[in-house]
Amino acid sequence: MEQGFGVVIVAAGRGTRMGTEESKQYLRLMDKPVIVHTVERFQAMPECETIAWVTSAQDMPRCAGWVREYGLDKVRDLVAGGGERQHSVYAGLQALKARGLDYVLIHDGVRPFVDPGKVRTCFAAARKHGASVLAVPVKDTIKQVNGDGVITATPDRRSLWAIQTPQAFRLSVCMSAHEQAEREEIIGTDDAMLVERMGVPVHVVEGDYTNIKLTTPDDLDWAAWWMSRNQ
Ligand SMILES: Nc1ccn([C@@H]2O[C@H](COP(=O)(O)OP(=O)(O)OP(=O)(O)O)[C@@H](O)[C@H]2O)c(=O)n1
Ligand SMILES: C[C@](O)(CO)[C@H](O)COP(=O)(O)O
Repeated sequence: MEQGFGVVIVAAGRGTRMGTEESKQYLRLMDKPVIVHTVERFQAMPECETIAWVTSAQDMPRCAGWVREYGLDKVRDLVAGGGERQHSVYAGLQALKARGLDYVLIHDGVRPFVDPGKVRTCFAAARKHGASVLAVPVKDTIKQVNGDGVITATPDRRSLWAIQTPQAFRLSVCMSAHEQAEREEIIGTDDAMLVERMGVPVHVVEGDYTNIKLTTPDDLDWAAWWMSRNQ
């Protein structure tokens, strides 16, 4: 059988924009923490060989409890994250490096609705090209606006995509990109950005609009509705 992938699932953020007392990755959807839904998606995929779950040091005991409770035996690494998403990803990458896999997928712990078929397509694109991300074409007209609230540009919508996760890479490429960013003190809002900076082409795979990142309170209402619809 062809070698599969390892996945880094980052869930060490505070969820400031969600504004809940409990961090958003631990809020319950259908009586299960969001993060458990996300991990289960990858646990169920035969191509997924190992999972590095990145959490905060203080949340590690309860995450370890869920690993046991829900039988998430592909979680071979529970890793402490860092102050920025990028630092959390890097901690997960280091754990995966020790597992000897060639390909890594990086996924936000708060994107519980990702479709396994799309994950497979993204992985296949990374095997072919070295780097790929799920994304959707933007539906709105996007404007660039200056500090005075005045529009300065209207980019051609046909070239604009909203980037999601998973983001899939040859592990060595992704590690080098993170190490270079660290040296140059660059913080990116996604991992592809760091790989792009190295001049490596990152291929876009069209995903689903339903692969949302739970970010603000209105996302929770939609998530509860979507889950109940797909029960
Ligand atoms: N230091 C951080 C920051 C973010 N994340 C994770 O990265 C994913 C996407 O980040 P985002 O939605 O921005 O999460 P938060 O940083 O938690 O949210 P906010 O920016 O609203 O505080 C989340 O699963 C989050 O837990 C992480 O592992 N470590
Ligand atoms: C990686 C990402 O999911 C791409 O949309 C996103 O950048 C994560 O965090 P953000 O803080 O919402 O930018």
